[in-house]
Amino acid sequence: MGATEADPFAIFHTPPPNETAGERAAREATEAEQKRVSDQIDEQLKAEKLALKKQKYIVRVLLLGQSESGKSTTLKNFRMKYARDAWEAERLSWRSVIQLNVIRSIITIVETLQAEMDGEPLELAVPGSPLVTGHVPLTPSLESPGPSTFDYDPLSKEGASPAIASFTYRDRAGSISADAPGLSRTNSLSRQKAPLSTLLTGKHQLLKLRLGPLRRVEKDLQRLLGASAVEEQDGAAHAYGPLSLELESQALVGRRSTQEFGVVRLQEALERGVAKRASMLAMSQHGHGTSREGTPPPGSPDVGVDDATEVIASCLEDMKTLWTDEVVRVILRKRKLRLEDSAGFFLDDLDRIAKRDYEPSDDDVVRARLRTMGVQEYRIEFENKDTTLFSGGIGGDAGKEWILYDVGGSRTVRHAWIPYFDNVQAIIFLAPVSCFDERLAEDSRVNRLEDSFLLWRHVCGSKLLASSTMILFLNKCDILKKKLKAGIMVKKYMPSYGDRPNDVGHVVKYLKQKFIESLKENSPAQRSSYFYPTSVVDTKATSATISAVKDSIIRDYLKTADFV
Ligand SMILES: Nc1nc2c(ncn2[C@@H]2O[C@H](COP(=O)(O)OP(=O)(O)OP(=O)(O)O)[C@@H](O)[C@H]2O)c(=O)[nH]1
Ligand SMILES: [Mg+2]
Repeated sequence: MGATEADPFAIFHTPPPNETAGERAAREATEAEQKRVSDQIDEQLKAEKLALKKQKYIVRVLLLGQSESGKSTTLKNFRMKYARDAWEAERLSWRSVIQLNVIRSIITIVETLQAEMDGEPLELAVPGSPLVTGHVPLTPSLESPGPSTFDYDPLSKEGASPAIASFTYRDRAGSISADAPGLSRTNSLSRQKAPLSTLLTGKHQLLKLRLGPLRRVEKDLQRLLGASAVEEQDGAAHAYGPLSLELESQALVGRRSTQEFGVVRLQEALERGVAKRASMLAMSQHGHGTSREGTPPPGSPDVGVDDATEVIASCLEDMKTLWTDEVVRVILRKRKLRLEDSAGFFLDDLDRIAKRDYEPSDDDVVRARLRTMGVQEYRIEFENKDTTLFSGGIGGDAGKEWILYDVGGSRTVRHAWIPYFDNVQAIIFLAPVSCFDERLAEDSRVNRLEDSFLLWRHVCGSKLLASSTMILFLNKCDILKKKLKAGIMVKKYMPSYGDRPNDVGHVVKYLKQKFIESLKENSPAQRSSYFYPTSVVDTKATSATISAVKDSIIRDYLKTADFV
């Protein structure tokens, strides 16, 4: 502390009576320097104390759930609503991801046509035994060992693999095929007897040729983002344990191995993408590249059009022709590819996206798909206007600063979750309820809904998370609605559903009840829990949900936090 009039030690600083002007100036300079250093230390201490206090009052929220359950999409909703500046600043950098999504869809179509031309057989799902019910297993060894020998660990690298008995097919997104009940093909093309490959003409060959440059652009964009291609592999079969729900396996749709792109550190990838793109653009403008000048979008940092955007724009008409071609559609249906329901689907928006001045909208960013491979950490600082809970409450700013952790959901990366289980205020668990008739991409023996249940049970039972608030999003209700409307019967896959009405309201209510029962049975202690039916790609509806979720988490936090 510097000397003041009230300072009892001021006597020690009183200048000597016979001080010369020079001595006085030197003394005052020394005192000023001492005061500066002292003030600096005070500031430092204050900042450290504040940081410590803030650290203590940080709310940690973990997003959990299987792959493609909607964790990253939920996080995007949070950031869009509560970290608007960062969201706006980042939006343009999602263009590369969306372009990559578009190209992947086109290449998937081209490869499917090629498979048809080559007469490749349709992919078969792995045969197994029924999941639960009275059906006779194919091999005695696959019979359920019963509740006492439950050994499935959804957090382990391997996990177990309840087997299924069917030789059916499924698209790369795991969506129901067009041949499912209610979706039968009416197109006369699809009923024709001759091999479909005979309908592929010179036009299709030409399209394939003209769209060839997209393969190079895909590689360029992948490099730009530092994204790795992830090919899902079927896991090995293991013993399967008791099941929380009866799930009938017979008509599960099969799953092709998928190729997706993923990144370990998303934010770095996006930043790197923008920086590299700018430097490539600069090079191209100095005559080292193939880019052409274009009209810069308003507010865009680009002054021209980069190579990837240029190639995509020049392929617009061919991409549209391919996507809208009747023969192509029939072949996609035959090969059970419903791109419309798959992650990162943008082919209906080509006119807007394959443009030289394309800038992603909020909705585009929310729908863009890049698989999470590492653990992503995002900070959000809530403001007083975001909730009434902060005003005048104990703890001052407590509860305002959050860290949201987004993890990869596939089985091979779940072991990385555990270190983040410490000191977590809340879990937001994403369970896609539309996937009652789907299997895991990483293990086609496992029903996706089953995997979600087992994972939920495991998370609820974790002692490390015993006091964490549990929030469940029964997600992808929009897709569930579509499937039920198409006539797909839940009871066919889940006999325990019985004769309840086959509509979204009843299905969601039934599943919610199952999740609640599991929470009660497995939680080590009493805890707060909240359940929401969601479609997190619907940003408007999700905005209201996350606002309620935020208030619940803060309220629980303020109730339990130690402010002493
Ligand atoms: N129609 C629909 N699509 C959804 C919904 N939630 C997520 N999606 C889509 O599903 C895909 C996967 O969502 P993500 O949020 O990336 O899934 P994730 O849980 O982060 O997956 P990993 O990173 O692999 O663990 C994306 O293309 C989303 O746009 C939903 O409620 N409805
Ligand atoms: Mg993710």
